[in-house]
Amino acid sequence: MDMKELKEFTLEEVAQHNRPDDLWVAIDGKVYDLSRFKDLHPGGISVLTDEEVAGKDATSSFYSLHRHEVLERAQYKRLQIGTVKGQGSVMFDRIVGELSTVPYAEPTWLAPGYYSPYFTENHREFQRALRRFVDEVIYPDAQAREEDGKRPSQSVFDKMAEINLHAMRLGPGKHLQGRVLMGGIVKPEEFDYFHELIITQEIARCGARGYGDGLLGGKVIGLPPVLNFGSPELQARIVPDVLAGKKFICLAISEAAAGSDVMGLHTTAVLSEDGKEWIINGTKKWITNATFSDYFTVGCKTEDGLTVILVERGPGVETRQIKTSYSSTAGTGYITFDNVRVPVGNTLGEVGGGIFVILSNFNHERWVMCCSSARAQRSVIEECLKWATQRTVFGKPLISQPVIRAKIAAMIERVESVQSWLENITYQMTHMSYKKQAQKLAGPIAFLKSYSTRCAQDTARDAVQIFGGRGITKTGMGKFIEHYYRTVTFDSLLGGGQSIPFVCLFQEVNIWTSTAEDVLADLGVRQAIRAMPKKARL
Ligand code: HEM
Repeated sequence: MDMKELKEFTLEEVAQHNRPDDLWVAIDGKVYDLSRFKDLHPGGISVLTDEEVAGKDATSSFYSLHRHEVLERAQYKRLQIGTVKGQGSVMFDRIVGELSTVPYAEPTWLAPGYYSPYFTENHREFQRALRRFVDEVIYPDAQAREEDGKRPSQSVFDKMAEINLHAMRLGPGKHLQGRVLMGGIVKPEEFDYFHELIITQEIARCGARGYGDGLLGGKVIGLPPVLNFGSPELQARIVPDVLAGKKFICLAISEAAAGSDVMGLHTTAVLSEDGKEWIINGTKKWITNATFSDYFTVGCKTEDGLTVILVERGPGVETRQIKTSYSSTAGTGYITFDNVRVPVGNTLGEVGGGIFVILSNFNHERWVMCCSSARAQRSVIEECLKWATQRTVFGKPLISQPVIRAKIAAMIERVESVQSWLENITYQMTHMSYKKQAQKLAGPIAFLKSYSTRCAQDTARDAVQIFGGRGITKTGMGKFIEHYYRTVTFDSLLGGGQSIPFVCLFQEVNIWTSTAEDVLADLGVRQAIRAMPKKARL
């Protein structure tokens, strides 16, 4: 309804309508006629006809039980018949494009009145533009697709391509050359890991883990091997369409039997008699974006060891969805290759040198996961702070309970330490070549990922305790907490372990237990021990 058409009512006038067949309430300065809606109300009739609610200002009771977004839905907006005289509407939740004013809901560098040694004015301008883009384009699609389980909408991929977001998500590098990034806000040669951190963290604010991976997480890990090890012809054929969001690619390494134990893979690639083609047979499991990918970066067992080959969807390639704890939006799939013929020109890197192709991207992948884990933890804190202050129990706000405050304190301590460490590592990355990063940062990134994902799981558990039954309910007040708790372990399991002995570490990760974090932490210690001065003594 147009605000101009809305009548003004005094609270005394609202109070006249306190019967089941003539039922008004005031919520946040707005007057609603619930006479007919009461029969459809998901919370039932009796709560609305209660003498504390019918004909009263029910703002506090409403926000104790509903998210603000309920009032924003078109079907409920129609229930509003007027406004309360002399009262404005003051409640708000997420404001498109704006920073949150809830304490600790933004990292320090974005919080008013605080400073950062790392982020420049260009990073800030980039963040502002990106936040608006995510809020306007990505967030609504994320919420809708989490509901219906379909992959992210093509219109979103197209809009991301317009600002070259697909390319930027791969980090700084040659693939950015000649592209106009974010409408020209950042030049390709100036784009650094802090810009990339901003991208990952802004997208993580959507609070939709399956959608986040569906938003071409497969490309983030599947395309770098093509960019770094593919022939110029292959790159010319594959890369432009993928970075335009028209074609999709995923990384297909793990298998049901061998898991992420890459040296024990069963998928085979055998050369054809004329030596011009690989003939590939085998299966892959838990492959992000597989169900809708056109290209597959596949780890295969060849005569000389492990070889990575780019396979195109075609005869002999079948994918089917795997049901995981998060939504099917991610396109997680099982793949079968049945006598698939691939030109040898699709080989990525050396024949038998697949392990280097696979390992080359691991630090970056893990760092990306730390970025998103840190940001998701922060969103949980915002949810908890809002809930604990708007929820009334035993006549008092929930936040007045010391045990609740203690849990929130622990959450804040964790997220601030993760973000600070992350920014430090990101700064190191901006000053190091890719090779140097592998030497110097494999350990620190492993520690950070291990620490960050452990913090995330503690925060998920605490958040569920704060939300109570709502923390395990898929709709309503606790829906983001329920989703977070259900999907938080993905971060600790994916991007698992790497090192010597590589195989052994992966077997541990692959048993899908919480040891993934210990494995990574152990990798960090091994790296430190390798750097120990031989003659150092107590
Ligand atoms: C414009 C007015 C209202 C609308 C549009 C509305 C709408 C809704 C919706 C959509 C739900 C389901 C929420 C979910 O997804 O879990 C719900 C639940 C509920 N509503 Fe309302 N409601 C309104 C006013 C009220 C008022 C004034 C009260 C009384 C205090 C109330 C009490 C409840 C209760 C007790 C539930 C169940 C909550 C739960 O399962 O945790 N509602 N309402």
